[in-house]
Amino acid sequence: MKAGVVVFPGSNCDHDCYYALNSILGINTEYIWHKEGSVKGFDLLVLPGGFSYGDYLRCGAIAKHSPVVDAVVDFAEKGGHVLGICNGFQVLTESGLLPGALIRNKNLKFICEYVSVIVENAKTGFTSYYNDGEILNIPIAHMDGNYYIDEKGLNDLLENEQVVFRYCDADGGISEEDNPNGSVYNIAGVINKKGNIMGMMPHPERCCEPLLGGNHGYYLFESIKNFLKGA
Ligand SMILES: NC(=O)CC[C@H](N)C(=O)O
Repeated sequence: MKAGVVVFPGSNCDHDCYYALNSILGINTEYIWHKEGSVKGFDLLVLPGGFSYGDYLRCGAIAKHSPVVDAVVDFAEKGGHVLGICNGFQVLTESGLLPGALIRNKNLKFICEYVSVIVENAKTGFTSYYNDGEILNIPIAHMDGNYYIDEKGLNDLLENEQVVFRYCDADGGISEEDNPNGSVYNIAGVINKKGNIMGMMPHPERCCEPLLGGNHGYYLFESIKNFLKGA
């Protein structure tokens, strides 16, 4: 199995993702510069967090036009596995690979803190090492993490079990108070219908080992590694 971490000008979690995949999980991993037109040979693509193109226009809106994104779309449409974290999630919604949009946090501020999220769907290839209803302690760091989707879109997500993570309190209770950025339905992460493209605002790569302050993110990468182990 080979993983690729896509690097845009302004990515800043690319090294963290590389470290998590390569050094902690032992997955053969390479960086993929945004000018690459091909992602041949990779089994997993990770679009990391950061500020691609300075977040000008809208987060992810310029990155969407990078040559590599055409290759990512092609890879994903053929069933390849893609994980977008934070700015990566923003790129995936801007590219139309995931439904919804990430808009400005409700308090109009950058939020950098640990939050609790509940696992809504542990049956995906990205989350199988968790249990449904498990509560994760995981960092967020964003300005535009307020997930918006209209009512019909939300119903589709719910019908197809595409909501993967929701913001909650430490006991799994869900209310507006525990919604750090104002996301519809407290959504912190979604997956596409086919189950091969996932986006999430929290940063699993920043909590992959106790030395980093927690390891709840480790199991996400372990899930993917196990899911793609034959690749
Ligand atoms: N950590 C990140 O990826 C930041 C995402 C994005 N640039 C924002 O501030 O919303």
